[in-house]
Amino acid sequence: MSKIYLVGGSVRDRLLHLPIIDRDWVVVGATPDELLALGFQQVGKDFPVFLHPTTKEEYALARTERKSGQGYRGFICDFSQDITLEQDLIRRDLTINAIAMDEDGNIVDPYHGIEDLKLKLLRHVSPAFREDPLRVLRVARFAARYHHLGFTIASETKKLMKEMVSAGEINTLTAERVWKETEKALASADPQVYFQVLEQCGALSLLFPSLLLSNTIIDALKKSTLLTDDVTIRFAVLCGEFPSKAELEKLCLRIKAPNEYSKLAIMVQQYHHDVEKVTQLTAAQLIGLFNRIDVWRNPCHLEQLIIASHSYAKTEPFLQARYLEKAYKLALGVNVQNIIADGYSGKLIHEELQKRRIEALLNGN
Ligand SMILES: Nc1ccn([C@@H]2O[C@H](COP(=O)(O)OP(=O)(O)OP(=O)(O)O)[C@@H](O)[C@H]2O)c(=O)n1
Repeated sequence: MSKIYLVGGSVRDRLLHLPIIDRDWVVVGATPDELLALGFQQVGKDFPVFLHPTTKEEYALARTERKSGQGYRGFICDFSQDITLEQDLIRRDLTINAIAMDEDGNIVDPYHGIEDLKLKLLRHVSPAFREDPLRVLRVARFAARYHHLGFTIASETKKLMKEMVSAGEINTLTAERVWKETEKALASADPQVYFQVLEQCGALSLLFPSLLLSNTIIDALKKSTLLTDDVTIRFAVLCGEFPSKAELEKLCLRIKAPNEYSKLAIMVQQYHHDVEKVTQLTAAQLIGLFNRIDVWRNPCHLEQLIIASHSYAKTEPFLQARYLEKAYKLALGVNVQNIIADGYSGKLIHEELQKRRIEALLNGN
């Protein structure tokens, strides 16, 4: 007789009274053939994971896992019918992620996840935590996600994370998996906590070489979350104090940051200091800045640069924003058609456009 349980994030978030995004189920005492006969669709290649015929939610057969070699690959997976719920739960990462709920709402919590929810502790379930180095990043991400609720990492888990990093286990993660966790962490309410946790366990310099987590960056990253939900801007804020464009480009390549992230990060690293002292720029320098951020073709660049620069500001209001927006509007008011109508052609159009934009700023003040 098989039995079905809700597990993982959906049980955890329900107990935390948080919204539930997706539900994962574990099936105990069934075989793949039984699920296929019920119309489930098998999706897992390595693990027996199935999609429910109507809800399309994920159902996994209870399983045990044993690491058989280095790196992420090389797991020996046992999903025979006699694997118990407790065996399935013990291989999971955190006690708060190892709580199950049956279809009648009864909780099964052999590893005391509910107690840790009350203590607000991120604690690993068992030494099996070590078998997946991605879990170091997951813990950092959960620490960021639940920071506002007061969650911290259990000291024994911190110790284990440090040991995993020292043993070089972090180096086996692919850039894609690291980026996925990082992107999720950037979307949380406290992304700075993710990077601080990685720093504390020694993983930051391995995963993000030459990223310096100064107090300025930590404060700015937190502030960016109050100003925008756009994770590309938050990432740019994180990278804003890189010593050189070349080093930042190197990091972006290495972590395989998608183009829209690296482009914006480089723009912010290059120009946020100009935005901070924008009132000291001449009209020609201001138009130069607009040209370099390609604002004429991408008006959103200005807004993104302003939000990122605002994140570093120590005082409010951020007057530079109004100043720049006004300058942009004035410069935008210059009409190319008028220049052509005045008889300019070829390269001269561009020169005259520059000149008139500068004049517009000078006259607009
Ligand atoms: N490296 C991993 C990934 C997942 N899990 C287990 O699988 C469950 C589901 O994983 P996932 O959907 O990735 O995360 P959630 O915990 O559901 O969190 P989120 O809300 O971010 O989806 C986790 O709760 C955890 O029990 C794990 O032990 N180790």
